[in-house]
Amino acid sequence: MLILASGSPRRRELLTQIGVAYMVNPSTYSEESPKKKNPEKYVQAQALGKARDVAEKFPGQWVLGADTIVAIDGEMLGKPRNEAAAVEMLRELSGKKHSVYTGIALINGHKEYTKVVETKVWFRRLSEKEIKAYVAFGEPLDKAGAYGIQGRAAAFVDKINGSYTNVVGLPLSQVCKLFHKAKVHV
Ligand SMILES: Cc1cn([C@H]2C[C@H](O)[C@@H](COP(=O)(O)OP(=O)(O)OP(=O)(O)O)O2)c(=O)[nH]c1=O
Repeated sequence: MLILASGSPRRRELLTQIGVAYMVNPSTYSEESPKKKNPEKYVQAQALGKARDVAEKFPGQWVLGADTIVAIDGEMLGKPRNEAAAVEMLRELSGKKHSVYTGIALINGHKEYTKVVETKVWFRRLSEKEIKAYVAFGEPLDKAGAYGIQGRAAAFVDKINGSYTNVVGLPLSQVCKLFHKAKVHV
């Protein structure tokens, strides 16, 4: 059975939604600070790091790891450290376009398949009041870029270009393509 190297409830829900059977084993891989690298390289390295960490414990089994980050104006936004950081992030995203990158890594021993998917997201202008209320509601803290498109932040989004499930944390069409490429029967 596939092992999902993730503690993210969104990733579980997405795999369940498409009928994939899996076991969860979150990785303890410590995330690097997203500062310098480019976003594609960053999410790919993180997804691989998470998958390799778990794969060590399950020789001979397929392991899927993923990592999601928001990029805007050459800056990368991961999960906010606290409420003040979440407010800052949402102020930055307000009224602008940003990109969400998810890296996925499917591995089994020395066999490693990776893919990075980008989705562009346009936010309408948000008032200070809306930002504060959204952060106080508690949705942003465990999410890259301090928002959840699947939650109340759906009302912030004018349009997207690309995979919706990629924004939520796992690009399902591309995950299926990776299963086919690796000949993993799920
Ligand atoms: C942009 C966005 C992110 N997210 C979430 C998906 C991810 O769970 C999280 C990004 O953090 P990640 O570090 O990618 O993942 P994680 O720490 O939650 O879980 P794990 O490392 O164990 O796999 O942000 C949403 O749920 N909705 C959104 O709209």
